[in-house]
Amino acid sequence: MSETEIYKGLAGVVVDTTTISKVNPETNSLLYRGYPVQELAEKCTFEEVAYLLWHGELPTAQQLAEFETLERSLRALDPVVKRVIDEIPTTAHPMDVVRTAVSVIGARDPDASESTTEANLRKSVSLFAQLPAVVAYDQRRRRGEHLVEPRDDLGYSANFLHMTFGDVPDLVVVNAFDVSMILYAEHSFNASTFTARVITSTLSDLYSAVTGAVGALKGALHGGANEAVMHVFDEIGTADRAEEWLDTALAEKRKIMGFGHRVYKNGDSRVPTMKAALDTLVAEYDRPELGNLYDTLEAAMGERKSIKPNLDYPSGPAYHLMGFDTLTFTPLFVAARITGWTAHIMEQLSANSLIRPLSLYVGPEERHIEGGVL
Ligand SMILES: CC(=O)SCCNC(=O)CCNC(=O)[C@H](O)C(C)(C)COP(=O)(O)OP(=O)(O)OC[C@H]1O[C@@H](n2cnc3c(N)ncnc32)[C@H](O)[C@@H]1OP(=O)(O)O
Ligand SMILES: O=C([O-])CC(=O)C(=O)O
Repeated sequence: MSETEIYKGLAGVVVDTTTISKVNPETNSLLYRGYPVQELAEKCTFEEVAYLLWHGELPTAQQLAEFETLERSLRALDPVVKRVIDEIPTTAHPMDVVRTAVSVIGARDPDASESTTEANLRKSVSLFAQLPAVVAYDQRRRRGEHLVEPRDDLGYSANFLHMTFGDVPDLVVVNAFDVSMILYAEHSFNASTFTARVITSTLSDLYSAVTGAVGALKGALHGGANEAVMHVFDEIGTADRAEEWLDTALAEKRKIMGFGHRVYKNGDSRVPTMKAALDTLVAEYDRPELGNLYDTLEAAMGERKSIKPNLDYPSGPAYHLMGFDTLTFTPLFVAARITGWTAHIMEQLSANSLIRPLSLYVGPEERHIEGGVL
């Protein structure tokens, strides 16, 4: 690559190899460690997928039992983290709370700077286990509700919902939530994962890399889009208003949240699986009008721009139907993506090279201060 070629937004640039996931826009497929994500969503739990992403292989029955026991033992919200969260005004976005919580958890870990794979695996499992408590508690305190303690007789997703809502919903809801976690878990060199890898490449610690990744995920062009989709649905209201709303938004050159993707130009491989999960929720909660709005906006966007939905489009309304507040949607993405981020942090460290691209300087030519020193 010559110094003067510019790849704005690094579009199309291959910066490293990875063995964690393969995004293939030609075949519209996504593999985690070789397994199609649709197959994982159908046959595995999120715990099994997390193990796969970290270790490269699905767990045996014994490995899974050991992993589940460990994860369940780490679920409770650290009282110090709770106190810090309580100090954060509810005017702050929940992503700011998650970012702060990760930072506090890191600052309280005496081995934060230890960077062996073993140490990073321990930190990864610990964050994976603790994030649901952070996300659930933050939503509850905003509603004036008390902390709900975790239950160690429940799987990851059932417990997450229990800590958020105080009870375990129907299996259909738990399954849809688990599927969303699996689909959100990993997606190669997306902006937040790349952020984590950049930070790791300086030999900074895992918590710093995850804190930075949370910041990158917050933006509306990335993870923040699942929240933004729900704002769009609220703005439109009902399906009969969708076309008019879209024409106005496009005339105003607005980006339609939940549509388009940097890599997939012909549809996101994860959308059909998440849409099927959304359909089960629309039936469960008897909310056909939400399904109609979804379909109408998707069809109108297809007709006008030939741009297809990304994963955030079905996830937003799915989380809404489950009862999550709209501002909590992107923190749910964090709880899932912690698996992919940390797998990438460990991979980056295993063959590290400082990430430091070049820029083409287009500022003023060399110049000098007139006159003497004042
Ligand atoms: C899980 C995830 O993070 S998935 C991404 C979630 N983000 C969103 O849903 C936000 C909305 N989408 C977008 O802003 C974009 O599609 C992105 C940022 C995701 C990808 O963008 P890029 O690959 O940079 O494509 P780019 O923005 O250059 O778009 C190409 C063309 O399609 C248009 N386009 C792309 N997405 C959209 C959209 N959502 N709404 C309207 N127009 C769009 C662009 O305006 C551009 O048109 P032009 O060539 O006439 O200028
Ligand atoms: O890959 C991307 O650019 C964004 C995305 O879909 C993800 O991170 O899941």
